[in-house]
Amino acid sequence: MTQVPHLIEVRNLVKRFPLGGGLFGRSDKAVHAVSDVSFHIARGETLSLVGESGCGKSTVGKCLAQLIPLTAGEITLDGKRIDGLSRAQLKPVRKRLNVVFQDPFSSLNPRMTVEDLVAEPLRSHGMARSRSERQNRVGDLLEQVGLPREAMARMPHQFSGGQRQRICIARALASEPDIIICDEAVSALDVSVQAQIINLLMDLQKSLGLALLFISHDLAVVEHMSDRIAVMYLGRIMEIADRESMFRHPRHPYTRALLSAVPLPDPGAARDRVVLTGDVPSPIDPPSGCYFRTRCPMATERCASEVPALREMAPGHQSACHYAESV
Ligand SMILES: Nc1ncnc2c1ncn2[C@@H]1O[C@H](COP(=O)(O)OP(=O)(O)OP(=O)(O)O)[C@@H](O)[C@H]1O
Repeated sequence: MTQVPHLIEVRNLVKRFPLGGGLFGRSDKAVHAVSDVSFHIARGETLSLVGESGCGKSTVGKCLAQLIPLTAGEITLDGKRIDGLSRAQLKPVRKRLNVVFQDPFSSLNPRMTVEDLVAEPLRSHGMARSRSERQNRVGDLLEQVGLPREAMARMPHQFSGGQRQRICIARALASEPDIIICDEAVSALDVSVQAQIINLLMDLQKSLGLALLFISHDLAVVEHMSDRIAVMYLGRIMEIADRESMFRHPRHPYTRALLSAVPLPDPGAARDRVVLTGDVPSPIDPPSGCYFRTRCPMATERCASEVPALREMAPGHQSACHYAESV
């Protein structure tokens, strides 16, 4: 029996940014932004990608959205390669896969009305051809994200940050995509507004059967909305698991450290605090073996010589630690 491919499959993704300099402006050095990253996203599923700033989350999102070329690896959508396509070949892919970025202030052209902003993808994909059809659809989309239809006549600066992010979401929904990549989409918002936008995304996901790749540096933010979580460190996935398994029984010392910093809902509850010492090493010259070893309380000589593979510790729960059994 042939296996049905997942909506998204990322295999052995590598992204390096070559550095200038050296003789003739060339250099062999590069920023190792993403190293050998593999994961899948099922239809209607939320996968969250978490880790500290600079660990390569956005780069994964940009590679997935085909905004930057891959150095190596492959990405498929419903089993078909989407990396390395021409502009024209990418057009139908862009209809199915959209991105919402962190900053709702710079993502919206300040000189366009909300109607034009939300209708732009409809026009570009030849979806609602007449003006009245487009207006109807824009009105429906605005209502879907919790804004009044009348908002279409206004300009982006007339809205708050949370409302602008709703406009960005309406725009991302316009082409009826299968997946939306939310790159730190709530990070610039106040905590109460963050919760509203997360609830909106969860509602939309349920009602539309959308898949989400939710990128965030904050484990507390992703806890409630994720089906699965992948933890990244210095361009590699350290651990990937379903939400419950990840929070209940983390199998990587880095995840344990991240989780120990997440405030517990019950202030009386105890959790061992794991404080990481030292800085994240430079992605230009990452450590040998396990990238986390220079800050890991469990590191041994083996960790300096052998890159730990992601190993299955429980169904669907993989950890890239030689000592995952003892974490
Ligand atoms: N265009 C670029 N040229 C050179 N280096 C880059 C480029 N884009 C990203 N990087 C580097 O790649 C690494 C990964 O960056 P990335 O933005 O993907 O991390 P991130 O986890 O999303 O962090 P943040 O949340 O701060 O954006 C970082 O070291 C960053 O400086």
